[in-house]
Amino acid sequence: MSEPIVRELHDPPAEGQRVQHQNVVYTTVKEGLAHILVPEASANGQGVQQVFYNPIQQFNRDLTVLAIKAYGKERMQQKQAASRARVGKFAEKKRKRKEQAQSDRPVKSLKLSDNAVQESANAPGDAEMTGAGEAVEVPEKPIDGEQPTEAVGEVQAEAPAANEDAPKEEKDVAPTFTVLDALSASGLRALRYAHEIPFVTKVTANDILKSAAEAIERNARHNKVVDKVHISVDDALAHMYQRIANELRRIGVTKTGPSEKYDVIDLDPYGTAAPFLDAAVQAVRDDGGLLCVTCTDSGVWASNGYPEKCYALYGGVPLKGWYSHEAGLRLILHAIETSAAKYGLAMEPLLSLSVDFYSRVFVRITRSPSMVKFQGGKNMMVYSCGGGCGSWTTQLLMKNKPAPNKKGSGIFYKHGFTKAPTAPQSCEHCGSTMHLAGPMYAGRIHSPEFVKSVIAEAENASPEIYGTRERIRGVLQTALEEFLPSPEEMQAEASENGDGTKKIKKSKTEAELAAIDPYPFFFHPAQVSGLLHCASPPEAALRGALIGLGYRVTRSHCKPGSMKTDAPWSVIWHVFREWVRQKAPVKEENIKAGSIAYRLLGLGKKDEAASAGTGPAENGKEENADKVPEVVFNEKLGRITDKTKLVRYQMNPRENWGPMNRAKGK
Ligand SMILES: C[S@@+](CC[C@H](N)C(=O)[O-])C[C@H]1O[C@@H](n2cnc3c(N)ncnc32)[C@H](O)[C@@H]1O
Ligand SMILES: [Zn+2]
Repeated sequence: MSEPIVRELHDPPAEGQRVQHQNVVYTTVKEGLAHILVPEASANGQGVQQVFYNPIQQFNRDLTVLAIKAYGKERMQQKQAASRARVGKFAEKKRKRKEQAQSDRPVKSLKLSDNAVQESANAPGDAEMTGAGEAVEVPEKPIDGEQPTEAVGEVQAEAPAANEDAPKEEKDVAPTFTVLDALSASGLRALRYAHEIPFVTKVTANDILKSAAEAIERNARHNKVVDKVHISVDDALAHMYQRIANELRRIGVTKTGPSEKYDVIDLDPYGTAAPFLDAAVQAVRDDGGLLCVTCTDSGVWASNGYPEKCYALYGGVPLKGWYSHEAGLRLILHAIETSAAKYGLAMEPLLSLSVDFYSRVFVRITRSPSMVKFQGGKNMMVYSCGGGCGSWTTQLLMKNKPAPNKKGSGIFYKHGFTKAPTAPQSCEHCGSTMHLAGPMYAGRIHSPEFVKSVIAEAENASPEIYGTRERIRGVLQTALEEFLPSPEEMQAEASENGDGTKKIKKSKTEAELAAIDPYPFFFHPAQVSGLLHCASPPEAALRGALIGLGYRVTRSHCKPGSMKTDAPWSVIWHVFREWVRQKAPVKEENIKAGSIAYRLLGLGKKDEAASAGTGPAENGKEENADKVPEVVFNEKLGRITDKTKLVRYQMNPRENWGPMNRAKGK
C-alpha cells in the first residue's frame, strides 16, 4: 500500500515523500541536495514520462557538479581579483575627484586610454561589469551629505547615459557566475547547481517543452531556489543565438550591463549534441568559459554501423574495433573544435570520458586566433586494421613546426602540409585491408591539472550527497593515469627537476597546448588473444613483459582490461608470439593457413623455412630473435598494487540501464 500523501509543494522537501499538486501525485526523489517531483507512474524511469528523468545518469550529474565546482573556484578567484582591482581603481578616482572638488576647480572628464579599455574588456569577469569598449568615465555621484558642484554637473553633461550604472562600491562589482542548463527536462541539473555550487549566482534552466518548464517551476518552488533558477521555454538554439546577439549589441551599442554569455553551458540532449555545438561555443564566455557536453549516440561515434551519420554529425569517420570509444571521444572533440575555430575560438579539453552508454566531455573555450592556427596539426587521420588484427597508425593533417626566430627572439611556429598517406593499403602485421577513419582530435583528451582538481573535490564530497563519489574517484584516477608523457615531455619534466630545485608551475605555452597525444588508443589483450586462439596472458604478466622491454604501460578508462602503451605494434605482436611460444601454445593444426592468426603467429614463415630445408627457427623462436631482447613475463614487475581499491569501471549497471526513451510531454 502506498504511503499517505503528507506533503504539499510548499512544505520542506523530503526524500520518498508523496506530494500532491494540481491533482497529480508525485514521489520525491532526492539526488545531491535537490529533490525532484517525479509523477508516480514514471518514478525510477519506468512508465511513460511526460518529462525526462533518468536515474542512471546520476554519475554524469554528480561529476558535473564537482567539475563545475573545481573549474569555478579558480575562475571566481580571477573574477574577484579583477573586481577588487576595479573597486580600487574607482576608489582612487573617487578620492581624486573629491580632492578636485575641494580645491574648487572644475572636474574634467576622465578619458581612459585605449590600453585601459582593452584591459577592461579582456580581464576575466570584468567585461560584464563595465561593458567592453567603455571609453569615458562618469564622475561619482556626490558622496552622502555632499552637494553636487557646478563642475560635476558640467562633466555629467558630457558623460554618456550608458555609464550610469558604473560601479561605485564592491557590492556593485561582485562577480557573477552563470550557468545555462540548455536541455533541462525536470530541471534537476539546474536545481543541483543552484543548491550545491555556492558561487553560482544564476542558473537558466531551458527546455523546449512547456511540460518541462512546468516541472522545472514546480521543482524550483519545492526546492526553494526560485531566486537563483531562471526558467526559459525555448528552443536551445534560439535561446543561445539570442544571447549571442544580445552580447554583440551590448558590446557594440549599450556598452554596459552584465555579459549575456554564460560562464558554463551544459548540453545534455537526447542522442547527439552536435546540432547545438555551433551556438554553444559562441554563447559560452570566450575568456575561458566551460562547455559540458553529453552525447548518448555511441552507436554513431563508437561503431562502424553508421559512418555516414557520424561524418554528418561530427565531421569525421568512426573507427571499427576495440578502441572505438576512445576514437569517439576524439571525434566529438574534433566537432567542438571545428565549430569553435571559425569564430577564432580555441578549445582545450579538460576531461573527456566514455562511460556507460554515453560520452561526457568538459572543454574550455578561449578567444585565441593564434591557438586556432595549431588546429590542423592537432587533428589526425587514422589508418586502422579494423577487420583484421586491430593495429593502427595515425597521420596528422598538418604540421606545427617550431622554427627559431631569426632575430633570436624565441620560437615561433610554422603551420604546413604533411606528406601523402604513408600507411600501406594492407596491414603490415596481418595483411588485412587497412581502413581510413577521422579526421579526429589528436591532442590530449584531458588536462591533468583539471582532473586532479576534480578528484580533490570528489575527495572532499560527502558520499551521502554524491552517491556516485567512489566511482567518480576511480574513473578520474584512471583517466589521470592514462597520460603517458611523450619523450619530449619527459625530457622537459626531467630538466625542470634535474638540479633538485622545486618545480615552478608555469602557465601553458603554445607548444604545450599544441602538443599531440602520441599514444592515442588502447589495445585489449583478451581480444588480441582471441585473434590468436590462445589463452589470454594475465594482465600483470603482459605488463611485466612490456615494462621489461623498456616500455610504459597504463590502462584506459574506456574499457576494463584495456592497455595503453608506448610500445609500437611490432613489439606488441612480438610479445604475443613469445607468449604463445613460452606459455600458451596453440594447436597449429587448427589454425587455417592464411588466416589472421596464421599470419600473426608467423606460421607461414615457418612452413616456408621447413620446405626450404632450413627448418623452423629452433624451438619456434623468431628468426631474428637474437636481435630482440628476451621477453620475460614477469608478473612481479607488472603487478599494480591498488591499495585504495578504486572503483575504476562500472560493474553492476542497474535495471533500466541505458539512454531511455524521449519524454512524451508537450
Ligand atoms: C535527455 S533530456 C535532459 C535530461 C536532463 N539534462 C537531466 O539530466 O535530467 C533532453 C531534454 O531536451 C529537451 N529538448 C530537446 N530538444 C530541444 C531543443 N531543441 N531545445 C530545448 N530543449 C530541447 C527535451 O524536451 C528533454 O527534456
Ligand atoms: Zn592487421
